[in-house]
Amino acid sequence: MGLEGDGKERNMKEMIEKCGGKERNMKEMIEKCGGYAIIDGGFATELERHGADLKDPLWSAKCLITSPHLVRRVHLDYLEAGANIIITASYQATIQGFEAKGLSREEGEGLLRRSVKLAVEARDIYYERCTKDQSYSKRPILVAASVGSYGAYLADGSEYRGDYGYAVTVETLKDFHRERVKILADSGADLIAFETIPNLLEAKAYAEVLEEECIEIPAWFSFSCKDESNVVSGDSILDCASIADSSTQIVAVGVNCTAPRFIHGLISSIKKVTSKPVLVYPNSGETYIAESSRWVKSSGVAEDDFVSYIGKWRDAGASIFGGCCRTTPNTIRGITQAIYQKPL
Ligand SMILES: C[S+](C)CC[C@H](N)C(=O)O
Ligand SMILES: N[C@@H](CCS)C(=O)O
Ligand SMILES: [Zn+2]
Repeated sequence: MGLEGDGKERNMKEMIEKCGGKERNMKEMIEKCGGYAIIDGGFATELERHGADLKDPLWSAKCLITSPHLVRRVHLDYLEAGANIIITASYQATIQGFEAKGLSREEGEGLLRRSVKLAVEARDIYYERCTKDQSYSKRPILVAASVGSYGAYLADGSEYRGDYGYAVTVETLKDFHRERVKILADSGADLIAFETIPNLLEAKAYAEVLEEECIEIPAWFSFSCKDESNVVSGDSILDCASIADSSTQIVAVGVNCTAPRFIHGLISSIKKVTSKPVLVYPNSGETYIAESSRWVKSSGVAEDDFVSYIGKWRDAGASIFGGCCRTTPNTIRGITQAIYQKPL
């Protein structure tokens, strides 16, 4: 008992030390990039702009099967636009979703690994360009393995509601996510991006999986929000960000796929409960109609307007910026210029 206890304590201590290192590494990476880092933009909607048909329960993950070359190309387009962090096409890639398509478990696992491989290949190609072409300057680039929510797998827009019903518990969600997280953590990615998290329950499930599986790469938590104070389920952003703050494996926390007009207030709230770097990658402000996989104008903002918010978000305390659905490499180019070249 004593020995087992000592061992566990040692493991926990080692993990906390390692995790402390991860937080330092993320902060160092941001420092190396000049105090700010740039994420890519909407990945799936950019695939669509190039003609991909995402009307499918797998959404963008379908392209891992049908058009891996296009996935690699879109990653490269975002690197050309200035991104320091590219997010893999695994948002809606789940073993359960692939099995529902008739693929074997092994094939599903292979596709998860492929999502990371394609992003790593894009980074290699980009670095090759940096070596050959004087007009490029090499900068830090991380590959973030996307984990979309259980609601994303449901393919009915649930990630914008966060209401899974009483039958879905933290254990259900842990069982759902565990294998995918382990595979992605071991695939060559630099970090895991838990994205478009719609409720507190799922944030708790992710934090527990990270700890129980001693996941060795760092992760970020990014929530989808319905206003300036709450994630889409109605849970408070303060509670959600606090879960992220208490996990030593989380190196950044923030908001994505949320209308630009809510971002400023959300940053201020998140800053109240954590000193971890805050990331924001809002969508265009349009509304997604899941039944027809279409986007409709609500209070959508033009790309120029989107980029004009960056200075305010930086002043509010965010340090990692990008775009989500319906933003494009142009948006990211605008953010890159706003951060590094033009006075804000
Ligand atoms: C972030 S939403 C636009 C992703 C797509 C959704 N899960 C669906 O399958 O319709
Ligand atoms: N990284 C995903 C997020 C969807 S909300 C994408 O851009 O497709
Ligand atoms: Zn999105």
